[in-house]
Amino acid sequence: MACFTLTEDAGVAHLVMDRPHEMNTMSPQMWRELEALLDQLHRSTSVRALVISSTGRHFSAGMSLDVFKSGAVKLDDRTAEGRASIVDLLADMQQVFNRLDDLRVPTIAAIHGGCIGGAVDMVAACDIRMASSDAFFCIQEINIGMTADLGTLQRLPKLMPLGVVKELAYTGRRMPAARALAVGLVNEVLDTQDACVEAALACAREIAQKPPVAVWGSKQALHYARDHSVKDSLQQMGWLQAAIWQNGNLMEAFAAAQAKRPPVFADLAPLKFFREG
Ligand SMILES: C/C=C/C(=O)SCCNC(=O)CCNC(=O)[C@H](O)C(C)(C)COP(=O)(O)OP(=O)(O)OC[C@H]1O[C@@H](n2cnc3c(N)ncnc32)[C@H](O)[C@@H]1OP(=O)(O)O
Repeated sequence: MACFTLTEDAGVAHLVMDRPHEMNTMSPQMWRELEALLDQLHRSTSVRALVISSTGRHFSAGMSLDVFKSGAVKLDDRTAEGRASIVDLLADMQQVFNRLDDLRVPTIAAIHGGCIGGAVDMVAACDIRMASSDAFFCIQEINIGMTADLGTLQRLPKLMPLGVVKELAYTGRRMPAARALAVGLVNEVLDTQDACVEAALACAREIAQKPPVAVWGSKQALHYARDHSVKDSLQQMGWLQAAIWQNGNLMEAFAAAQAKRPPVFADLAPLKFFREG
């Protein structure tokens, strides 16, 4: 059975983690499916925003503990080859969340219940997070004898105060939705899971009405600025703007405002060059 369902409506894709009985744990199959679906979404010309949510009691219980118990990862192999294989394995998993971070369109996570371990890595790679009031976040890795390794420690400090990240990373405490809102990890807290998903979809629909290339440009500029100095980022902004500024979109926005109708902007171009599909 598939780990995800993916639907699309009016430019908004909705990816649902759909293994409620397994608490949407991250199994090898889940990683393979997620990688393929993100590739598909990245190459889509019609998708303009993505919402990620899940079913069941918890958003996700993180990495499937069965993976650790099964011995599939040879943690005790002290040879250089054994250590190198762990580096490769982590890079493989990290690049799935890098792909989420780099997705051409904005991503919104709608989080309910527990968001644990690998799930924190996942939502940290999304552009926007919304939560229901029952949501909580836990850097669970420390509680099971390891250091978080798929983006939490690298991305969370860009999203919330470093001291709070350190507190959660060192203690493995659960941070409730209200505190996540107070520290800026989530944009909004809604009363119920349904309301949270609806708020995320409404935000995605709003984004989908905007000119896709300008939205893409905003994401590119924000991510570049996140990882570089203000001076370098402003210089990059000039080049980026010179490359993507479209008179057609400006004119369409003005014309639509005057005619009191929604603007109609062209989709993103296909990314097919050396791929089928
Ligand atoms: C690179 C990424 C690394 C990581 O992600 S490290 C983190 C790995 N994940 C965990 O350690 C999860 C820890 N689990 C929890 O914190 C809690 O559990 C939950 C908040 C997820 C759920 O709590 P509640 O609703 O009270 O349910 P329950 O009774 O604790 O769990 C029900 C059953 O689910 C099993 N389970 C929980 N998490 C996992 C998991 N990640 N992989 C496999 N099984 C899991 C439990 O052991 C138990 O099982 P049984 O009913 O047989 O006692």
